Amino acid sequence: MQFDVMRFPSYAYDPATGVATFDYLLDGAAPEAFTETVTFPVPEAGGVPDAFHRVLDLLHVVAGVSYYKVGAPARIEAPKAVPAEAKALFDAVYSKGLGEYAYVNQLPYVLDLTVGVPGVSSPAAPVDNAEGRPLSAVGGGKDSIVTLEILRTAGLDPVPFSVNPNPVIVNVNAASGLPALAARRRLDPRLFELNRAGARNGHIPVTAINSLIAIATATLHGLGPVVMSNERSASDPNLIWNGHPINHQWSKGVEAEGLLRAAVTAHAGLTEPYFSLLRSLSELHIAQLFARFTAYDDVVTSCNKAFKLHDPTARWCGDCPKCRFVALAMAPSMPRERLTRIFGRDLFAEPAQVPGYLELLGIDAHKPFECVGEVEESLVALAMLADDPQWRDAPVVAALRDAVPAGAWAEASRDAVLTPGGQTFVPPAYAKALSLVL
Ligand SMILES: CC(=O)N[C@H]1[C@@H](OP(=O)(O)OP(=O)(O)OC[C@H]2O[C@@H](n3ccc(=O)[nH]c3=O)[C@H](O)[C@@H]2O)O[C@H](CO)[C@@H](O)[C@@H]1O[C@H](C)C(=O)N[C@@H](C)C(=O)N[C@@H](CCC(=O)O)C(=O)O
Ligand SMILES: Nc1ncnc2c1ncn2[C@@H]1O[C@H](COP(=O)(O)OP(=O)(O)OP(=O)(O)O)[C@@H](O)[C@H]1O
Repeated sequence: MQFDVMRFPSYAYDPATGVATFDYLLDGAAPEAFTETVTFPVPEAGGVPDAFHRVLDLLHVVAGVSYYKVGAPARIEAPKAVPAEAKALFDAVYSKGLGEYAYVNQLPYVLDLTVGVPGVSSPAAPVDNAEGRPLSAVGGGKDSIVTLEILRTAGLDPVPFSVNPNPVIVNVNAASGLPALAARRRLDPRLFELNRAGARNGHIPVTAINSLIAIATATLHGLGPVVMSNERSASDPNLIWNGHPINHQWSKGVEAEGLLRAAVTAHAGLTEPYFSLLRSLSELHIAQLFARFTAYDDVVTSCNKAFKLHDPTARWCGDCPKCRFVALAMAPSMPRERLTRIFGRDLFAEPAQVPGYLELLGIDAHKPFECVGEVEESLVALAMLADDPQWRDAPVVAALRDAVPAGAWAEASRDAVLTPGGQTFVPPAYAKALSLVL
């Protein structure tokens, strides 16, 4: 399928129902049109702030990546003039955010895409939202549970929020006991028809989309900043291709966080729109914090297969890079029986898991295109298990300990992995809340 240009004909929002519809057009000799629907939770009172519409302006363009990937035209024409910061976000989402897609489909020009805008507008007037209750994005996994509990412990009164909460997320919210908000997102079914017919497909920067839906919801409900749980290692690329870093988790990374914050502040005026509370922490460190909260053991699920739109698993599949990584990250902080209960099986008793763990340890191939931590984190976790009497004789731990080359151990520093660091956008009141648990 060949298209000349991606366009964004219009969008609409109905305040009575909370339904927003976003139109997309892949234009060319045989054009394809799509409509995505997002249903926002309708507040009991109050009007629709101008900032909400402005966040939808950004969401309209960013959510277009799902449809762009069908045809990958060389031109993308955004519908409205926006400040330079918003254009910078659009450019990055369509190039870096689609980096894995470009690599898998061998489309190097996608890495240099820019989004045409009809003009550059002035920044919006400031809207001070910094003191409002935080909207805490909940994905059902360990990270957002840790954030929710840190915010709650510090008395910051978080409102849990999810896009398309599935049974995992519903159960996590129930375990938290906090009343939650939810938005529903419906992709155009035409996309799935085209996929079945063999259209181009691949990964998209879904966190950027969920984040803008969260910010729009916070704005609509008069809440404060959106608090994410994106970790330090999300900024780490999987590989370098044609001189560009390719990162499966690009829109969870710190660069995307900075671009998204700047775009929302410039275009919608929000003074404190969005940040990740856990940005300075490694996955291994977050897993250690998670081990302190036992109330979620029967519901927490980080396996991506549980979040598929079609035929999701109920909880952990027990046989994917993410299950393997999270089990490895949690194991040093908990008794073997507890880990086995969380996963429904003892992964470290299964020799068939060894090849997958070798990938995570950087011994085979590149870091998988999955939400997994750095090789160094896996090595440090393995070293901790190899030192621990309850773990060291587990068949998988023993096999991996023997397989890791001597030089690799030397490069893995426990201190480096477990010491918070790197750039963050966490405001002072929230940094204080985090410091209480570190
Ligand atoms: C659940 C999952 O991992 N899905 C990835 C998988 O897609 P699959 O076909 O197996 O299942 P579905 O997710 O149900 O998708 C069906 C089709 O719909 C397309 N699609 C989905 C959501 C969307 O927003 N836009 C879409 O166009 C999708 O492409 C399918 O054709 O493989 C896909 C190809 O690699 C991935 O793109 C799917 O990833 C989802 C978008 C997803 O939600 N993934 C997150 C669990 C995820 O990967 N998160 C990353 C962060 C990525 C980021 O930068 O934001 C992470 O946690 O590391
Ligand atoms: N459906 C969703 N609705 C709202 N936010 C989400 C959703 N899915 C993921 N997120 C948020 O996006 C970010 C990245 O998701 P990710 O899946 O890495 O986190 P998680 O589910 O908390 O933890 P884990 O890494 O253990 O899976 C997190 O801040 C998470 O809260």
